[in-house]
Amino acid sequence: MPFPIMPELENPFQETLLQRHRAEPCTVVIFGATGDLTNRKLIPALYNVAAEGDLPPQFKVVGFARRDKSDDVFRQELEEGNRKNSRQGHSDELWASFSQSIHYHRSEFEDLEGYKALAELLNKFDEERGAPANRLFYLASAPEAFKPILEMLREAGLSQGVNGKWARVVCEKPFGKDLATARGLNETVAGTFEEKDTYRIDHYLGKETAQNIMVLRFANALFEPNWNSRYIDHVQITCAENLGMEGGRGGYYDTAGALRDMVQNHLFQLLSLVAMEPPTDLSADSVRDEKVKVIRALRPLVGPEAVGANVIRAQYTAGSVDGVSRVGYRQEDRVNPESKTEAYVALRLFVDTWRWQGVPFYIRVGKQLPKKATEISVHFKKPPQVPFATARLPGSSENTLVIRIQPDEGIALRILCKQPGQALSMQQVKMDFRYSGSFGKASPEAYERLLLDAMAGDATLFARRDEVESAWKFIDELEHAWHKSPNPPPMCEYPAGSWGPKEADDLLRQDGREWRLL
Ligand SMILES: NC(=O)C1=CN([C@@H]2O[C@H](COP(=O)(O)OP(=O)(O)OC[C@H]3O[C@@H](n4cnc5c(N)ncnc54)[C@H](OP(=O)(O)O)[C@@H]3O)[C@@H](O)[C@H]2O)C=CC1
Ligand SMILES: O=C1O[C@H](COP(=O)(O)O)[C@@H](O)[C@H](O)[C@H]1O
Repeated sequence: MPFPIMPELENPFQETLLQRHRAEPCTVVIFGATGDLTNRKLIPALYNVAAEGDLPPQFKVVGFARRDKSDDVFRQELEEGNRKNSRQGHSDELWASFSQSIHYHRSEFEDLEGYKALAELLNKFDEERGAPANRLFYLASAPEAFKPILEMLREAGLSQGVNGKWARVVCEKPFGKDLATARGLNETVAGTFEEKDTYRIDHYLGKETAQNIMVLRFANALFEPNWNSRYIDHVQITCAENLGMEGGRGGYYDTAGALRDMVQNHLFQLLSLVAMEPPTDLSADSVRDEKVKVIRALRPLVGPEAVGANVIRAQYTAGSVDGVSRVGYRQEDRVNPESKTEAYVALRLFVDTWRWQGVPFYIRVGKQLPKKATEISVHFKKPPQVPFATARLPGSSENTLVIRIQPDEGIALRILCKQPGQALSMQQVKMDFRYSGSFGKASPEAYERLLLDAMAGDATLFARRDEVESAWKFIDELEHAWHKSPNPPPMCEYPAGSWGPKEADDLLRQDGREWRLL
């Protein structure tokens, strides 16, 4: 059975509607194709796109890595990964036809001859198709390899589309480790691909719930007029993980830390979506223009005093998560026993715009917390007075809008209600919308959406150069205060399995607030 492909469209109206997400026929070349990301995320994402019938016609994947193996062995390895990781399960029949589009190409990243051979292979596919194809180069390698790969692609003449076809590049994270390295990387990319052909992945933007933030805000008359400092008291963004440094991640993580690994990219993207002004249209640049303004408007935190007062960093000590005992951060595999890298960070930020004057945005992210959950909660101000003289407001009485990014994707609104009975007492209740119940099918994985968008030429959900650099500019000051100042703010501690250090609770307590219980 051939795997389903997107049907040709006949109706021009349908054409307009689908235009933005119509993946164009192409060959995807994955650099680092025998790695964990390809096995766990990229191939299962493409397989699920195939299962949905959304792959473009004449689609091919070429995996590029240095170990010697045949197409068949490569396909078998990927099949195992797909069985474990495919969102919609694995069908032998579908895999048999889908996997025929996958090929393996052995080469070192630094070897020009390997790229010339790749060019020959791509030309051979073009001949078989009877026409040249578009090319999507996916850099799923360690970031140090981006430069040689890009230079070799240019040298081998692969970075230009032929005969009116496009050539695009997708760059995995991390995109640099500070402003200087991100700028350097941007220069290298710009020397090979135009910005319009450059797709910097931030997989949080591919999550359905993150995409829904703009719709929730700008398509609902109920929320849009209230989305400002007049009605909103504060916003919290929490990204909790119940894992530590499994799978050898400690080596990379210990060079990055929570701030670089999660805040600079994913959490700043969520913050931008919550705080941005409405874009004038839905083009990639209009949306990204508004998002970058939020990052530029972040009140800078400069010097150890300002950083110490607004940012808490911490490492976990030994503890237990879900009843399983865990070692402390410094005892993790591939982590320096004297590491000064944070596995948790909490921040109090201000977005200095008209809309957000005086509204704190509290962000926290950490490893080895009690559960995996990412959510945004918008806490509304209390009404000026409660007109029930005899009634007492319960402790937690603010209206809260909770956007659950993952898991159990959905939106909940907490409101006050009168408890049934004669006495007038009030209680918070929850109005709850769940994706699983309302849409009757699971949302696509972030990588499915992002791969399709890159094939369709829609960069809305990818980070633009100025967004990345503005975020690093802000983050660099914090890293500087922690690692280069003579009197750095302390590294706090929390037991694995707890909700973080007590200093992070104090950060909100000083403002008369507390973290929402997840
Ligand atoms: N894994 C994940 O869940 C995530 C990963 N990322 C990012 O994706 C990127 C890849 O990560 P991951 O898949 O985990 O990395 P891995 O270490 O698992 O894979 C590295 C890949 O690069 C290849 N490679 C390394 N050196 C060379 C070389 N000199 N020439 C040719 N091939 C080479 C390896 O090939 P060979 O096997 O032949 O040695 C392998 O295919 C990183 O930037 C990472 O930060 C981002 C988000 C999540
Ligand atoms: O980019 C990263 O994200 C993951 C968390 O992603 P999620 O989709 O599972 O929430 C994080 O574990 C990792 O450290 C980071 O590099």
